[in-house]
Formats: sequence, structure tokens, C-alpha cells
Amino acid sequence: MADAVEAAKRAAAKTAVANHYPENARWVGIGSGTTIVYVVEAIKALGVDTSNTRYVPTGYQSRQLIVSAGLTAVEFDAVPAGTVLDVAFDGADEVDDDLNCIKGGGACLFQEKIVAMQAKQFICVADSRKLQSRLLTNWKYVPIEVAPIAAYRVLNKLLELGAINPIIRTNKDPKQGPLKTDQDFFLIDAPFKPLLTKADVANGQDGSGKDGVWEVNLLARAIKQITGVLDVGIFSGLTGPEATAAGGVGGQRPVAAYFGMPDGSVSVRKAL
Ligand SMILES: O=C[C@H](O)[C@H](O)[C@H](O)COP(=O)(O)O
Repeated sequence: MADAVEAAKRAAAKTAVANHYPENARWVGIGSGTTIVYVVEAIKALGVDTSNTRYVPTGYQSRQLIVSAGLTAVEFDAVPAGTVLDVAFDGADEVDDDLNCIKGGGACLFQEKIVAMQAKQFICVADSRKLQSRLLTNWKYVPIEVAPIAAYRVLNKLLELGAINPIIRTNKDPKQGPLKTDQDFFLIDAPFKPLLTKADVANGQDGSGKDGVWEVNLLARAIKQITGVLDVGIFSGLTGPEATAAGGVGGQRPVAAYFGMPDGSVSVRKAL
């Protein structure tokens, strides 16, 4: 079973890199987690000249991954102002029909979000367990990065929004206290009822938060507005050309998501 999941991640990574790694890539964002390892493996396997390519990490693990692959890491704050990354690859905890994602299960989300938003194309790579119609189907909570001093205040505000038993994430040994992110912040894991998609709302369902039922973008916005929240592990909103036209770069939502399937195939969902 574990081997099959790893094989699925590797297959998805290989296809995503084959389809989206640009010729003469100059700037490439590299996400975090277990699936991104196979993306870096696939980039290396292309055998292309990477001497002029700079890889922008999304945290400590990501930077170590880049460096141990013999590639050049450049931190996000060292990328020259105005530079648009050619592409950013990353994993996800869950992806819905509209390509909205939940991220942060591995404690990285803020740097992943700024790197994704600075890329012309954000590409998501995952295995079939992550492929769902609605967020919070198989994956049960929204990771939220918060300033430690505000953690209890944010917990209370999340309860008001309808979160069901939100908790501050601890280290594996709870005696060691709250887990710290790469920013030295805390994470709150907030379960909610499954999130509605655009189609659900178009079909008349109420995603305004009444009875704790939220449409994806509305919940992301409501959580982001709580003072003390650095960022939310919901990646949603505009993407690709849409985002560029609105004055951004590529947006938070991937333009394409690749899923390794149990039968060895790779399924692709593309943004409309
Ligand atoms: O916090 C971690 C990141 O958001 C990961 O990209 C996400 O959790 C997916 O990780 P994995 O590839 O290990 O399933």
C-alpha cells in the first residue's frame, strides 16, 4: 500500500515536470512535503542544464531538498523585485473540483503561498487520495498559521465561524508544546463541514457560513481577516491569466493538478 502511494506520487511528479518544466527555466519554486521530493527527482532526471536556474524554496525541508540535489537555492526575499517565477511545483493535502487546495498538513503554508502567487504557473502534484470533489472530505481540517500571542483569540474566533474543535498543533511529543513553523509561528488545525464549490453555490446551496457551511473562498477570506492570522491553508481564488489580468501574477490556485492513480496512470485536472 505505502509503496503504491509512493509510486503514484512519483508518476504524477514525472508527468507534471514533463509537461510544465520550462525550457531554459530561470526561476523555479519548489514546495514542501513528501511528494515534492519526486518533483526534484524528475527535474534532475530531465538531464537539462540547471546552472542558470535558481530554485526558490518554501521552507527548511524544501531548501535542504534543493541543496542536496545539487541545485541552487535562492530564498524568496533574495529574488529580485518584480521577478516572476517561471513555474512553482507543490503538493497538497486535498484538491477540489475547482482546483482549490488545502495545504499545511506538513506545517508549511505561508511560504508556499507567496511562492505560488509569484509564479506564472502553479502546478500541484499529488496522489489519488487527495482528489476529491469538495475540500474537507477526506482531509478533515484547515491548517492556519497564527502569531503565538494571538493563538487563543484566533481559536475563539474560529469557533464563532463554525469550526468544530479547532486545536493548536503540538509536536509529536505533546510535552514539547506547540509545533513551530518556519516563521516561528503556531498552527491551528480547524475542522469545518465539507466546503462548497462554485457549482454548489450556483445550484442554490448557501455557503455564507450559516450553520457552519461555507463556500471555499468565503471561508478563506473570513479566516484571513482574523487579526493574528498570518495565512490560511486554503489556496483558492483567481489563477493563471485571470490572476495576471487582475494585477497579480499567477494566483494561489494551481493551473493544473496531477494525481497518481492506483492503476499507475496519472489523472490531470486543469483550471477552467
Ligand atoms: O505543509 C505541507 C505542504 O502544504 C505540503 O505540500 C502538503 O502537506 C502535501 O504534502 P505531501 O506531499 O507530503 O502529501
